[in-house]
Amino acid sequence: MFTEKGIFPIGDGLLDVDADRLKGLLVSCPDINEIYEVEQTPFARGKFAAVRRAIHKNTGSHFAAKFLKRRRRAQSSDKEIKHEIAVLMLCEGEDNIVNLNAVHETRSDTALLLELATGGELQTILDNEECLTEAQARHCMREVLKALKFLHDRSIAHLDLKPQNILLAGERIEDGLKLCDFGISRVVCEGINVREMAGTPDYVAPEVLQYEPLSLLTDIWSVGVLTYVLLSGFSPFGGDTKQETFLNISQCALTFPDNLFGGVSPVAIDFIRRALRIKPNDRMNATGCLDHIWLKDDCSLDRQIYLQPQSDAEEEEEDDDVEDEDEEEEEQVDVEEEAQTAEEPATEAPQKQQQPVQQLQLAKSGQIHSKPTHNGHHRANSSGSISKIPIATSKLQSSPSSETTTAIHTLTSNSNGHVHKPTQIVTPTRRASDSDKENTYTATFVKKPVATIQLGSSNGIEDATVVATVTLFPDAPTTPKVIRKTPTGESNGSATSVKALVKKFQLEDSSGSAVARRSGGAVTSSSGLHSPTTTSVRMNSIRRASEPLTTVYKKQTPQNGCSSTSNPSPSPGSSPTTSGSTATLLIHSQRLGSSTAPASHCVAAPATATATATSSASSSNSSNSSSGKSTSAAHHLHHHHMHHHHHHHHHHVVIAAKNAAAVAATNNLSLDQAAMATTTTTNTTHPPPPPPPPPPTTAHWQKEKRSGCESPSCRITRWQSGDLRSYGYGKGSALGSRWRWNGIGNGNLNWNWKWSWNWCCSGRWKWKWKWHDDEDALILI
Ligand SMILES: Nc1ncnc2c1ncn2[C@@H]1O[C@H](COP(=O)(O)OP(=O)(O)OP(=O)(O)O)[C@@H](O)[C@H]1O
Repeated sequence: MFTEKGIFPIGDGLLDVDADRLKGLLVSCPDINEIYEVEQTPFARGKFAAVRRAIHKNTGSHFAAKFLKRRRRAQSSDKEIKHEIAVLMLCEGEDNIVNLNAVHETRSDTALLLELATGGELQTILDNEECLTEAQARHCMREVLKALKFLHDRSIAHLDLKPQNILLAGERIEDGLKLCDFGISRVVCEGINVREMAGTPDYVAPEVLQYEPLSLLTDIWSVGVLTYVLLSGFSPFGGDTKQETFLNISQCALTFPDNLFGGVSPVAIDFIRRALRIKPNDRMNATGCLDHIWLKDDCSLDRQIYLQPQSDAEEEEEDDDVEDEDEEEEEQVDVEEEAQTAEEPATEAPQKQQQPVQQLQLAKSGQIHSKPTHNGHHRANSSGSISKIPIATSKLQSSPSSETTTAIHTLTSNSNGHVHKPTQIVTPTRRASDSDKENTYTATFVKKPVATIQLGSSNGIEDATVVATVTLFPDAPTTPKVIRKTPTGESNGSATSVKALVKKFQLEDSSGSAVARRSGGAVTSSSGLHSPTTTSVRMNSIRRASEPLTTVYKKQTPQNGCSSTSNPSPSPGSSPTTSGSTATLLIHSQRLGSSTAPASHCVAAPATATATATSSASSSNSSNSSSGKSTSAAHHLHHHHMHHHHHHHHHHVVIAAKNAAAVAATNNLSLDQAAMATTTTTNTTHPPPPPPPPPPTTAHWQKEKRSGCESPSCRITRWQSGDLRSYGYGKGSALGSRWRWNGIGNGNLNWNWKWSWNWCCSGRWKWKWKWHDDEDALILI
């Protein structure tokens, strides 16, 4: 099988390389620094690797020195390192695979001196460009498949194909691509049975989830996902949680929404379909992929046959030049925030567990092999991950659409070291209205990569309990640039993700046809920033389209407070500006609450709100026998919530509202602006901030954009969100991105974007936008 001398399989899909063969590569000098000038700071990190630039002192050649720890989790990792070396040796000379030039061993590390791919990861291109042109995607896939074919011809499956492991040889995609990271590659051929839970959630094949034997065709699944991602910027299966993603994968819930694939050729879609088949044998193989008409057709990059849809003219943004540094700074802040919020629920999750809950320890993280990237997605590891997955029993799931369970076979063990049998994980993906059922999930708050899972109970949502907060795949990057997005699926009623359901409801809601359609619409709201815990508050009326679903706060003194007397909700006839403004004002003073009144986030009259929700719900869903029960539960909860959390902050809010109103009146400002002026900038003499800047239209994968400056005194202090329609933003696709705004539906922009203004030391207002749908999503089931 291996014509290469000195390289041989040793079982479990691993290869070894004999000493003789290795000698040719080993750097004999004990101190690597004598031969190479190795940069101190790694430019990239993997799970077990730090990658540093190294310059050969004699030749001046640049390399990527991948330092691998020789001990991982108190065990020698020499076998795995040798395997990686062996695979790289086998691939010597292949253009589309990074070349291994030398190996240097110290007592603690092995350094692989790899050909340096100077252009960085393909993921970075996706981060910046959102997606590629079809011609670029074809080019990429050709290169990747050439590398794969080379590997597959040698019976090696890469098993971790994703944009983070595809590197650019030069600045542009056209300069060539190089496949890297053979850490979890395996030899797969007759007689060698490799089953592993490995890979990156968005890209893993169904057989990996089913713990069935892996094969070369496992890579082809990832080829399909990768192609989809390159062409659309979205993962075909990415859910809000890993579990949801797994479910989507195992069902192969594949759609090609028009707003993502409108300009993509049918042959490209055919290519993806032929790669994404549940049964491995139904997929094309690597040769078949290269022979597929999409790739075989010899068309050069500049002859772009299939044009992407015309994108809208993009608006100039001020101070673009400072953006890059800003983003870096903000990424860091985010990671810290993330770490805080991720840890919080662990300490405060209720101890009480009313329903039987199986717990299963997460797959040993060593078996889940993926890496944090250097572009800001390294969240899981910094979050103090909790590696328990609560499993809800599913006996009472009765609605047809709730049969959305998936068996995930994992190499797991619980804390006693006992190995579990494959376990059924209930994923609450399609649940809609049975919050009254025993042992069912009622709501999930997603703060990637942490999922808070709660159980409902027979007593209704009042007794719903946050069972636990889990980090799924604690070692995995969240592959944040890919999010499931299936607008077409939503519109025909076959929404497959919870978020899709939310959006569907919002659309119905704002079209006036189904206000508060669902009873017991349990909403968990938790930014984790305001209160030290992930709290769950269930509101019995659905959120109005004009109301933000959640608002993220920096750590600050709670300002919650709201009552019917303090509610400055405008009259029904008030202008859009006023209504948006009021909402914003109240968002800042109260994080959680609900009302059927579009302008208010306070519960002006909880009984009314509840009644409205209930009647709509029971008329729209007669099978929901316990709507009354959940209503009273919610009612009770509301009171509870108000009394215990809001009441003592009441005065604060009234004062803030009054101040804002006064400022608005004297300065001829909207209440939004006035609220900002009074709440964020009370000590300064500068003018109040202008209305929100135009929403960002480019680089949507960047979480944030701003025109700020580096001075610490000019750091963002507060995020604003509000109904952007008040400011004339919100015409769906007319505003830049072909999908971001589209997906939002009826101009409900406030959920997705926030902005902040900061008075800059330069004497002007600086703005900043933040996309927060990825970060904080309220999931309504
Ligand atoms: N030859 C190279 N040239 C440039 N960058 C590289 C090279 N090799 C690796 N990198 C960078 O380092 C990152 C980590 O490398 P790699 O994926 O090989 O590490 P790893 O620890 O095996 O990762 P993982 O955690 O996914 O297993 C890559 O994603 C890439 O950004």
